[in-house]
Amino acid sequence: MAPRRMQQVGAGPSTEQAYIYKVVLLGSTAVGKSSIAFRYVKNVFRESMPTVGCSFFTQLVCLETATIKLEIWDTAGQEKYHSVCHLYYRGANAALLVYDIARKATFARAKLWLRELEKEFLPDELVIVLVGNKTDLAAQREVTFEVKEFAKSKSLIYMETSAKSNYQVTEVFMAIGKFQVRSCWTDKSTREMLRSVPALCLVKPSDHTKKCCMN
Ligand SMILES: Nc1nc2c(ncn2[C@@H]2O[C@H](COP(=O)(O)OP(=O)(O)OP(=O)(O)O)[C@@H](O)[C@H]2O)c(=O)[nH]1
Repeated sequence: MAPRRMQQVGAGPSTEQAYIYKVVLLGSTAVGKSSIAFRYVKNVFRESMPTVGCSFFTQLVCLETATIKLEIWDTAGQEKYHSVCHLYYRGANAALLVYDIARKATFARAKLWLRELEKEFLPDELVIVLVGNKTDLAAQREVTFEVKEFAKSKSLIYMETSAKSNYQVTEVFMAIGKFQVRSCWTDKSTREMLRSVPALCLVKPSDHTKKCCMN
């Protein structure tokens, strides 16, 4: 899905390019979707109530050559909201499939979400990041090496995070921005900007990038 283009956002110069990316968070209840969004947008971690329907956040990411506005849609993981979730991921540019590394059943659920997205989106239409949250609970880890193999087989970006200890949360969103920008823009200044983005844990990045560039 191509990002929407804005006239201007923020206080940057009027010549600045600006794009809107819709990012949707999907996954079982209590895996930490809201906590990831809160950590990224407000840099706080607090006990949160289960989401009702969907929560919405925005975040401006100012890069050297462009400003990206991320629209972050945090969906409710409780089963009773499943039937309405498609309303929230419609038109998305990226999806975070979140599971809890200490609860194997949540990884199985993330796989089901992936199947649903595969039915709704063309292969190169959506950037999908598989996110194993709660790495601070390493002693209770139930999801191990199999996830890496799975991500590789599906050419997904795969990262682990802890919203609690603020581990790699920003990096997940940077990965999306980096991937989208790489797919859409090929000018020299953008390539220079991308070199300054920190290295990220991408599974098969070259394959995935190639597929996106064919669009
Ligand atoms: N230890 C630990 N707990 C976390 C982490 N992230 C979230 N939690 C806790 O997990 C519980 C659920 O977090 P939420 O962010 O509400 O989960 P959610 O996926 O948004 O849940 P729904 O809104 O029901 O879909 C809360 O008690 C959080 O404090 C983390 O990285 N580490």
